[in-house]
Amino acid sequence: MKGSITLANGTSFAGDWLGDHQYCSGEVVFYTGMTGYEQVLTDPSYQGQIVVFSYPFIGNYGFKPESMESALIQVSGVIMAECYPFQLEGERLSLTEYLNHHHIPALTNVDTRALIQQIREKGSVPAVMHTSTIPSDSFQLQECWPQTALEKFGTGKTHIVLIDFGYKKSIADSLVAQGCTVTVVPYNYETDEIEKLNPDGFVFSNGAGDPMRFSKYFHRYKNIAVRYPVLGICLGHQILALAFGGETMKLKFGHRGANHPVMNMKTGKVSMSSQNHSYVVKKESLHSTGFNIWFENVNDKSVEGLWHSQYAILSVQFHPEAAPGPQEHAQIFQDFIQTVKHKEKVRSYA
Ligand SMILES: NC(=O)CC[C@H](N)C(=O)O
Repeated sequence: MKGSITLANGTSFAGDWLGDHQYCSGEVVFYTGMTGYEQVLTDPSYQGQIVVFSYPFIGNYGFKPESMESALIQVSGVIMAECYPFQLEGERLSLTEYLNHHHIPALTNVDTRALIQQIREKGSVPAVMHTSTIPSDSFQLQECWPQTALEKFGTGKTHIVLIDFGYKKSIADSLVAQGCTVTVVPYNYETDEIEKLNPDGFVFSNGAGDPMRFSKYFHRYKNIAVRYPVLGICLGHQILALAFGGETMKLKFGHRGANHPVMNMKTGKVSMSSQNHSYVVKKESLHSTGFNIWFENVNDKSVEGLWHSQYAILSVQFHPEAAPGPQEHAQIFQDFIQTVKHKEKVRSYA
């Protein structure tokens, strides 16, 4: 069956339709990594988005449950230049079987290069994937909210509470690997309930959409961050900056890939990071927040990480847990846990 993706400006790109679900809508974004489609498709930060893979051949290593970042496929739809067409040996499901099982539509044989050029020119716009006509209200984007269940991972001595804005499983795994017990709580959990958990420190997770959606709770998050060591990752980093009076803005088409260079502003060292975000913290909004720039993006000079002069707060816009992508920043979890254990100011690590 033939199908298309149509952007809000009316431009369409045709391809071959995969799956029985014949329609979806979402913000169209592109991912430039060569591998890692299992993690991308199941990362809750991509909720409500249609992901275009720039790598020309996707699906050749199937889909393994242990690579999943959450229990679901989170994206609304998938666009590929070419999808691996064969069954896989053994028990591993093929990508197309997995997408179909979750009722996620995909298009293959699409001119992804032309589509990505459009996104780079026009920005990450709303789009629909369809096999026939498009309903008139279809370019309205839906807000996605995390659905958290209280969860516990690990049995280590250090107790980290992971505030869930749509967390990736590999963040919890990275903390467990550092000898932590991790309790996941919803973004709107009451402060006194959190206090009863007796935490040693907090991680503010990644998540979908505009960080300003959580503004109702900023006072609560600041109250935590001035009393406990905190590490913010991606949306969690943006929320920490906002809670202390900073501002965020949306980039034209965001950073999504596995080779984004960032510079540590203290050491001048450049390293490769895994990224997936549309929003960034505005540098000029930081002057009275107490935050200092820890990392900067080498390509566009945007803020990639912060440390606080007064409180034990570290935050990164990129993903130290990688999954997928380079693992050059795994040390950040180790440094953070040292801070939690010794109650030192994070400043000494910056
Ligand atoms: N990975 C994330 O946490 C993404 C953060 C936010 N939703 C953004 O797009 O900027």
